[in-house]
Amino acid sequence: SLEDEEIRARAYVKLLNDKIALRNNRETLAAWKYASNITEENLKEQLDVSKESAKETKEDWLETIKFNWRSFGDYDLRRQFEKLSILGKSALPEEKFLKLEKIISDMQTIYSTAKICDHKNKTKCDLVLDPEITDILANSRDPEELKHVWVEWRHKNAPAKELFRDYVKYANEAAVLNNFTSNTGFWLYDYESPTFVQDVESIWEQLKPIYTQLHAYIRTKLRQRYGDIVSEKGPIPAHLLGNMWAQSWSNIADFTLPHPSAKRADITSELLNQGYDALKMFKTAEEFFVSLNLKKMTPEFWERSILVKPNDGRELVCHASAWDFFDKKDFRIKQCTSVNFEDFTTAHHEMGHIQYYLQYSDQPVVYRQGANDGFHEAVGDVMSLSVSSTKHLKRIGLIDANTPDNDAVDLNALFMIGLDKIAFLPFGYLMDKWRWGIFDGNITAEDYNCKWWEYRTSIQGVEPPVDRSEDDFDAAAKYHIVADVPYLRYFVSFVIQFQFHRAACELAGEYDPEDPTKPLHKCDIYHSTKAGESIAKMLQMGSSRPWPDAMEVLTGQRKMDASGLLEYFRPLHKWLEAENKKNGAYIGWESTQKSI
Ligand SMILES: C=C(C[SeH])C(=O)N1CCC[C@H]1C(=O)O
Ligand SMILES: [Zn+2]
Repeated sequence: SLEDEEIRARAYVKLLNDKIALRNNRETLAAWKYASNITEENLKEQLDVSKESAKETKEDWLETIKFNWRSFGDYDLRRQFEKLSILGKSALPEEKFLKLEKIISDMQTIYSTAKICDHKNKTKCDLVLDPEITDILANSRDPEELKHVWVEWRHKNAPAKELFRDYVKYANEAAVLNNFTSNTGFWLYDYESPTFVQDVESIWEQLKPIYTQLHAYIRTKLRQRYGDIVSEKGPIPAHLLGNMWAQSWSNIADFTLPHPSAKRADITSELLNQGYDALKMFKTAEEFFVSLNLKKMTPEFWERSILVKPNDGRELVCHASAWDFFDKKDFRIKQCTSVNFEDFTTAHHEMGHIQYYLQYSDQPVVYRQGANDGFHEAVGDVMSLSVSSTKHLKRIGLIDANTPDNDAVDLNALFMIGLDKIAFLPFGYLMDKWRWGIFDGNITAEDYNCKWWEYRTSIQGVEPPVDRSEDDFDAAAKYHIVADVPYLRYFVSFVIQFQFHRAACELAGEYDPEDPTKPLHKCDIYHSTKAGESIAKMLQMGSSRPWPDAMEVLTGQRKMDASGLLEYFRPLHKWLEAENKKNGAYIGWESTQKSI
């Protein structure tokens, strides 16, 4: 009978989850070994382990789908079987599966080992992205040097184009074997909403005004600094924004602040002056989580993480990442940490992933995921929103407690956060809009680069510093494109993290919509065990319920919406509108004059 089958199914799925945990552990150990030491041998070993894992996964899947799980009465049992009935890449025949795995590894290796020559010293050709090239983009104010590293970095990553074409082919084949129309459907599946793309698009429409105001103001400041290489009404040249992908602009805060005279101490120099190293940055981050009565890191975390770029000459993937080894003890971060505020923020971001892993570690493996992928990216950033507040930086001594706290200082601080959070939004949106277009067949390989720049100019309002052609493949300059990592998660995170922050701040008594002395952007939830308790409850659920149920636990809301972000930046939005009006700044941008 169905009852008997459900009883059998419950026992089956318990054993299967434990089996999957062991398999995931083996796979993750092999993946870690390769990502932290890129050698032929480690690649071979990783491919062998994932081949074996795919084989076993498919065998288990054949057993799983024999159950009549769609008719089960028990919601939780049905949900577990639904998730276990999605085979993923393992649906591919072994030889194609291995080809796809190798293509992704090879693209990632090109990116992680790419080196360029120094603009000022043509014989020095060992500059890598992290830290040298990143530091040049952040600190150089020489447009020729910035153009050089921008162009050279893309030149070194263009060879990924042929690999990417095959990646699209095999990824789509795998998706179709999972009964999706294309890889787009497979990537969107866990958002459990047929209108998710429309919801994202309508949120972007609500956020466009504040982005366009910030864009207009920054273009004005860049014209003052760099002159006519920045047009008055066109897109902003992408190499001048302090970041290789123009996705976060906080590195050009020093000459764009609303009140330059009220400039606060540079946090990066404070970190250096106070003798911070990578370990102390992560210990400080951990202390913030523990202050909310969230979990501390495990002994294995401190023993096995890589928090500083190894200097033994090995090649490794430096892009920051957090790892779950599915044994409830072994959790790691791999980050080539520099002592600066950007990496201090990233340390909190990565530790947010570890905190989520810890909180849901008692869930069956099938539920050890974010409620949706945006939740996983939001956890650490919620902490960073408090840590970045002037109040908190004074509490931990990174800003001198005696420095005055006036409106000018306050607006500068809000502006700094806006250069990260507002500037990011169109980039977070267009990254997968471009890939969905490719997976769905609307963008063909002949148009990869011109479509990329069509979206970058029309949606983000940035343009290349030099002409581009289809010999270029500029999307490959970004890690997630070559590493098969979806990106919508970050757009979702940058929206919902303000809903989470607002709820946490209310619980902490730090924000009151009726009390102008407690605006959202001044909130610091440090030591609020009340806020921590609700956050923990949401995180413990993992993906055991649809994400609106998880969001409701912390915020009382069931919908993703822009109200939290707009509330947080309201004072800045008002100031930008007034400032742009005063400057007679052109709002928005005309099409680029560059040939793309
Ligand atoms: C820090 C990580 C690892 Se999950 C990251 O990739 N992030 C964090 C913010 C956006 C995105 C990026 O760097 O592009
Ligand atoms: Zn992340």
